[in-house]
Amino acid sequence: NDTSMQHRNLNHMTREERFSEAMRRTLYALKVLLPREGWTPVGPEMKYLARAIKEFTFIIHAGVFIPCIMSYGTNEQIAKWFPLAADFRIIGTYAQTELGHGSFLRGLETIATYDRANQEFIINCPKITAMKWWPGDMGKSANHVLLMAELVIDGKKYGMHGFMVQIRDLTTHEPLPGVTVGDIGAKLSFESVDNGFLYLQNVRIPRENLLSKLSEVHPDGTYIKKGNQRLMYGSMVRVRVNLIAHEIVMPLAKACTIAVRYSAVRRQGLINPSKEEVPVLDYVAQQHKLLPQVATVFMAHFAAKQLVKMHHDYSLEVEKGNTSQLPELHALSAGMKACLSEQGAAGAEIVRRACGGHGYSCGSGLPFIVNRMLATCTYEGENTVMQLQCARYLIKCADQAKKDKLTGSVWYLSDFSNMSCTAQTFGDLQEPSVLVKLHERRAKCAVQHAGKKMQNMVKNGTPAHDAWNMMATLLINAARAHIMQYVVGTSVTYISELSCSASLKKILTQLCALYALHNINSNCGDFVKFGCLTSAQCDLAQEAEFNLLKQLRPDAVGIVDSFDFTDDILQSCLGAYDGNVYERLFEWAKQAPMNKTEVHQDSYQYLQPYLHEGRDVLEGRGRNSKL
Ligand SMILES: CCCCC/C=C\C/C=C\C/C=C\C/C=C\C/C=C\CCC(=O)SCCNC(=O)CCNC(=O)[C@H](O)C(C)(C)COP(=O)(O)OP(=O)(O)OC[C@H]1O[C@@H](n2cnc3c(N)ncnc32)[C@H](O)[C@@H]1OP(=O)(O)O
Ligand SMILES: Cc1cc2nc3c(=O)[nH]c(=O)nc-3n(C[C@H](O)[C@H](O)[C@H](O)COP(=O)(O)OP(=O)(O)OC[C@H]3O[C@@H](n4cnc5c(N)ncnc54)[C@H](O)[C@@H]3O)c2cc1C
Repeated sequence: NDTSMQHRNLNHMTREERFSEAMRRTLYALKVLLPREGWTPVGPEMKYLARAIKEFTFIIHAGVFIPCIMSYGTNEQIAKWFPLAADFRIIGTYAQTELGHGSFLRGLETIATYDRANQEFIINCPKITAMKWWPGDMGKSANHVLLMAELVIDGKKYGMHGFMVQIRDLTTHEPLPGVTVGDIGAKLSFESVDNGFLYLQNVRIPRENLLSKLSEVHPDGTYIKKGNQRLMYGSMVRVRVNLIAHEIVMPLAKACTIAVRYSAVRRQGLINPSKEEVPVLDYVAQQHKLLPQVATVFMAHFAAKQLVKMHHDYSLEVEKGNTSQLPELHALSAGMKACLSEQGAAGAEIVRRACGGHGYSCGSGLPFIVNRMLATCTYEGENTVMQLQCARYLIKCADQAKKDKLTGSVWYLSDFSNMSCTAQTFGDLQEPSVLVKLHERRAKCAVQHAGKKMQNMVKNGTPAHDAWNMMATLLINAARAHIMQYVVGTSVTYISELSCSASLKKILTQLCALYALHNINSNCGDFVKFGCLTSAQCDLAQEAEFNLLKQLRPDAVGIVDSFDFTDDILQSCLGAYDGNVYERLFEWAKQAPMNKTEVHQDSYQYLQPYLHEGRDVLEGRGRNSKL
């Protein structure tokens, strides 16, 4: 109800206006709405922030920079920088990606050279490709960066380390000496975020600015390693875990709310020629587009909750010095981020397209969501690279499964029980336990298939790295299969353990079965190739999915209403709760800057001469009066 937080009509703003408006809203939200003493908003404020996140800036400051201080800083460094960052007295970003490198971190070129005489690090970008490029909040907002750079002492390289570097004056906000910084220009989305470039030349920082939880440099230049160096990649694991809820589940839920509500209102065409026009949601084709995406919201939400819990448990273990769970967590978080962002971004576009022409209007709120979700496939680990990281772990586990009983998310790789499917009816294929088994078997076969192909190539003399490269597509498929079995398995468990009404559990069970069956029907080649299903059982799987669409149709609007988005958060003429689509679209269009005058003077100057000429022609005068 606070008018300062009401969304302005963002679609009718320039990029710079949106950047300023996002900054105003963010600081107002954080400075006014949240208790000043802490950074961990709870209750309705956090729920609001999480839902309104799309129009906030400083997400990297909040979601990456601050958590990195906690992960990589010593207690003294945390005590120094956390309060400043939490209170926005310093604004930071995570500066890792460079113009020339993003995925291959060992190729990063920014150098931090230790100057023993002055006990300082000298930061340099030796060439244009070393320039930091993309970090959010860096172009115009941040006055500090957590710079990921190659540490060099006496000519020896020690790998990527994190350095706290001030880039702008805290009073004037001007760039400091040796700092060239700015915005990288218009992007597909994130209009309100100043993703930036940063060129550092001979910038000096104190030795104490090396974040030293995992390693440190003594005044005399001695390098001390203090922990598992893979923890240096830990911030990326945490962000991958966190962004699933915020940047995949939440936006997809918004898109589904808009598309399902609109499909219940939009009447177009006839099913029974003797009846009236139907809501497009009555078309099975429309249900087949929308309802599996609604199911994806729930299943991704349940799986993400499990991953967050796993990350929390792992973090407690790391505090005790136990990093044994890191490989599995890295593989799972990389795979989940890649596969769910792929599914989510594709799903948002499917539901946008299901809204016809009005789905192409920014007034629907859908293009904003689709374009923003596309970024999740690239940032925080490009999806292909992440899927291959997941596959690397799976291939290792498949080898280990030949001699050991595996546990955790890969346990099924050492399950050699009979996994053949005995389903005789489509009802059998709606059973959660059957769907879980089918996904486990498909994943196991996909991993073993990729591994076997590579082994055979190596046996025939192909170098292992070439075999890996040539089988990459099979490895990526194995990673997808692994994540799908994880999502289905964790969701079935979560729903079975949920204490809720029988009617709610029935709906959630149906949604889970719909998600699993849609996945089977979209990948039935694998399920048949690996002997998980016969061709006849694939027909039953399709029948089972169609049956669930029919069962869920009556509750479709109620299900998306349960996401509980306000109209202000949705910012959609198609998805508003009152369903007054046409009046809202017309009002929205009339507010467009193009319509502030009846005649658009700027363009009229070009049009006018032709208009006069046209009149002359019509009245028999003018150059070619034959007309
Ligand atoms: C203000 C109001 C807002 C309120 C809301 C508040 C907060 C918001 C909350 C949440 C929002 C969430 C996030 C914010 C939203 C969006 C985020 C926006 C921007 C994203 C920012 C970025 O993009 S940061 C840059 C990301 N970049 C990457 O991810 C780079 C990817 N590349 C790599 O990670 C690596 O290069 C590599 C892993 C691909 C290869 O590394 P390399 O060193 O070559 O390793 P390998 O040889 O392949 O493997 C060696 C070994 O290491 C293991 N390993 C690799 N990575 C990890 C890891 N991360 N952890 C653990 N272990 C790892 C790997 O498995 C190998 O192990 P084995 O040898 O045992 O097999
Ligand atoms: C909206 C947005 C926000 C961002 N915010 C930040 C930020 O705050 N901080 C930050 O540091 N970075 C940020 N980034 C950068 C982001 O992390 C990188 O873009 C990402 O890591 C991918 O790296 P790249 O762009 O160099 O692509 P590349 O790695 O060059 O990938 C290009 C293509 O090559 C393929 N490829 C690369 N390596 C392999 C491989 N080993 N095997 C097979 N195929 C491969 C990829 O699949 C891809 O198709 C952001 C990016 C975006 C889009």
